[in-house]
Amino acid sequence: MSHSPSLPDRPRLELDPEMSDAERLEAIRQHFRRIVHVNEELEDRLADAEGRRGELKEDVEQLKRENEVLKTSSLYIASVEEITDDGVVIKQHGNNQEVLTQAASRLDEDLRPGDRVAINDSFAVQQVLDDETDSRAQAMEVTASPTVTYDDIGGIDDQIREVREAVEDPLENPEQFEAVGVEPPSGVLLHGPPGTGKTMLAKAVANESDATFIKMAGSELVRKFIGEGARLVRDLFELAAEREPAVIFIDEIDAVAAKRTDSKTSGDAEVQRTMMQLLSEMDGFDDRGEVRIMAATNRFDMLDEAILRPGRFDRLIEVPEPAAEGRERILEIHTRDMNVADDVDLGAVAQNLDGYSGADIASLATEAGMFAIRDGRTEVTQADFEQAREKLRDADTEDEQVINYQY
Ligand SMILES: Nc1ncnc2c1ncn2[C@@H]1O[C@H](COP(=O)(O)OP(=O)(O)OP(=O)(O)O)[C@@H](O)[C@H]1O
Repeated sequence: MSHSPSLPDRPRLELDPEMSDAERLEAIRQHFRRIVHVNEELEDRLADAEGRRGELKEDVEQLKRENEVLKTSSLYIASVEEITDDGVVIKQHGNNQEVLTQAASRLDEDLRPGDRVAINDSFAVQQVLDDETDSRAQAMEVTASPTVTYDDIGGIDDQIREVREAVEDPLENPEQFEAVGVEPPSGVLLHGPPGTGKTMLAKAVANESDATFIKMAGSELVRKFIGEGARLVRDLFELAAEREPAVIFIDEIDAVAAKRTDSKTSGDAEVQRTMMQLLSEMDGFDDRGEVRIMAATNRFDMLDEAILRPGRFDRLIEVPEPAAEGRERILEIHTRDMNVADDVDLGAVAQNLDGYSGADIASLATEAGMFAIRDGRTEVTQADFEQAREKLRDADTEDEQVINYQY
């Protein structure tokens, strides 16, 4: 901050007893002129100072507003230690600071020692959060051994081969990669339209490599509280290290790894922090043993380049919508446990399913079965498949009016 220059000296009137009356008068006149001059100078300064004060006031107002925004959007996490007559004793996560504070009156009844709470900048308790283990368990899906096999996936044989090379081989034969001196890809990113089998592929590779499958949806990582997303990322990698061999699968990775935007809202900053944590976990990944990381997105165009750099998601595999042959294979897979009439030509049905994803074909098969059931039959006919297709097509046209899907 700059200091204002010192004030002009106060003029002094010096009268000598020896002075004549005329001299005294002149001295007083001069003194008067000096005082007027100093007065003018001070008035100028005052005007400047007032102008500056106005500016500073505006700054203060602006900062106050920003502070309010920060206060409302930034909450910190703490645990309730004790409830006393004087207030609530909480311990802040991260720095373990203990504070005696108050809870919003609407929470008085609900608070219990051990609760996880959100506190604001003044440590006042604003909200009681779900149990930590609950929220983590909700965010992550852990399957010790998924049941999906490569045989359950149709129409994407090339992609299966690529995933096996990038994920299964390094998990099963790490020594071979070491002996040859080749680094396996750090992360495998599956990209393509929804419902084409990306999740299935990740599950199947975990199953066939006898690895634990740990799935986290990117949208679950976009948390409201500061540091929570980053913490979940840390937990995710820690859990994988505990359960190795493991396959980490982050679905909808675009939710945390979209290109930076210009907007500076705190939500964006929080997403950035989560992404930074993910990048740093991936960068420190070499020593993590038998853990492979996969991710999937329907919005490849939106991804931040930073996550695609070598050492991160450096193996990209596109999983497209299936072609006619692939569609027939998927239809066979989804009807293999159904009682399909001998004369049904699945190839012909598949020909007519242009633009259908694997998930659409799975629904079509179920829907065809439902037509047979409604009709009181035990065998599914070609006509059932036709009717199912019409029904899905009608539902789809309705959906298209509301969903503006881009890939
Ligand atoms: N290639 C496929 N072969 C067999 N079934 C498939 C295939 N693709 C999708 N399916 C069916 O669709 C369902 C959803 O597929 P999956 O969740 O793997 O798609 P996804 O690509 O991960 O979709 P999203 O991007 O919406 O998460 C599967 O459970 C399966 O029944």
